[in-house]
Amino acid sequence: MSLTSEDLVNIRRDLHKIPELALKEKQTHEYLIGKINSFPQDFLEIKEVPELPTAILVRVNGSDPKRNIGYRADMDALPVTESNDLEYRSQHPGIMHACGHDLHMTVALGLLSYFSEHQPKDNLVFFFQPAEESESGGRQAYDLGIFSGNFKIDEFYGLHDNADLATGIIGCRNGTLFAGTSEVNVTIHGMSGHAAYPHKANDAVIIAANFINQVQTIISRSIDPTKCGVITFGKLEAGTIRNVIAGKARIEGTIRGLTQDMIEFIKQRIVDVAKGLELSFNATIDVEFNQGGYYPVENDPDLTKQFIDYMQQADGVKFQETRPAMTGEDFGYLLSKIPGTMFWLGVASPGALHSADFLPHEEAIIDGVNAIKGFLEYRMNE
Ligand SMILES: CC(=O)N[C@@H](CCC[C@H](N)C(=O)O)C(=O)O
Repeated sequence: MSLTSEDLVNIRRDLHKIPELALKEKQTHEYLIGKINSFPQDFLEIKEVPELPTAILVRVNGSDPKRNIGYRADMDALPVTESNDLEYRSQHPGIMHACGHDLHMTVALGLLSYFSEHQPKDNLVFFFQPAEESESGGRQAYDLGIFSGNFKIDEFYGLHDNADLATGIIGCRNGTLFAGTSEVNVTIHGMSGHAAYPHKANDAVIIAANFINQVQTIISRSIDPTKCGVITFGKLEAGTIRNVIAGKARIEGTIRGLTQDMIEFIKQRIVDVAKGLELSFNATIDVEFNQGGYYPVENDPDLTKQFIDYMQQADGVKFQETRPAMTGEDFGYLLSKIPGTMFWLGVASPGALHSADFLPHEEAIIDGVNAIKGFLEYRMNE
């Protein structure tokens, strides 16, 4: 029998207890394989990927296939210490499913369980993807050529949970859904020295402070206010003790734009600011960018129109058109290669995505499974 709503909640809680960082999703992989093996196997074919060992592909053979429809769920968690006092809280210290990938995987298992018992018309390919938060697992998978042969995908769908949407709402838009992002790493080389003799040192903390302030003026002074750009530095490290001037500082951040042009513009301005500060502080500043697969998420016009049309009229589905978001997703890379649609599932969390108190409403899981199942069946009859 297909997984019930209660089964799905239990699965999500099991996965919530074992969060793992990008490319280390070993326990998660084992758990998923165990569940997938417990479904009827008549229509299923599982493919493991030695080069990306935590990834899983599962094909459901269709009865009269016209196409292979892909569905992707990401698997990794974040280095966040959970603050929720839950019976099923994270058992891995300092790591948490703070972006809801536990719920994404559960929805995918719900769909897979259903279609393992109700043979679809088209072939379905489920992709359990490692490393969405960093390391571009989607891009790695595509570039390894894993979507080939029986696992070729003609159109791709995937969801992200949304803390601000009411529970169970499906949100989507045609065009750009998510921003493109690039990681930025900055290393400042000054000169360390005694706290009492600043004139004999070159204080990397002061240079870092200037760098961060000046870079934020790119957003406020260099970008057309009607366009969108974000620069966030989430990590700053410098020094060892209060009375030694730091000779080195390291800043790690992320930049975001709704177009690739905007990302390129912000990158160039960051390099300009670094060059200016090198001159004014007589220091060396190394700047590295890494965009990986985090391209803007561009929904395919035709498929997304069909998706939205379906969700707007389907019984029991609550749909809301959403604005573009500045979150990033390496599903953007996959959609740059294969047409498809990314969409939101509302989970009404009191805490934001990526925060220690992120707490999605689990009723969203069954709502998501039912809405997507309905859409896939409708799409297969097109
Ligand atoms: C949905 C979500 O939160 N995704 C992440 C993707 C991170 C991309 C990359 N590692 C970066 O930090 O730029 C996000 O932070 O938006």
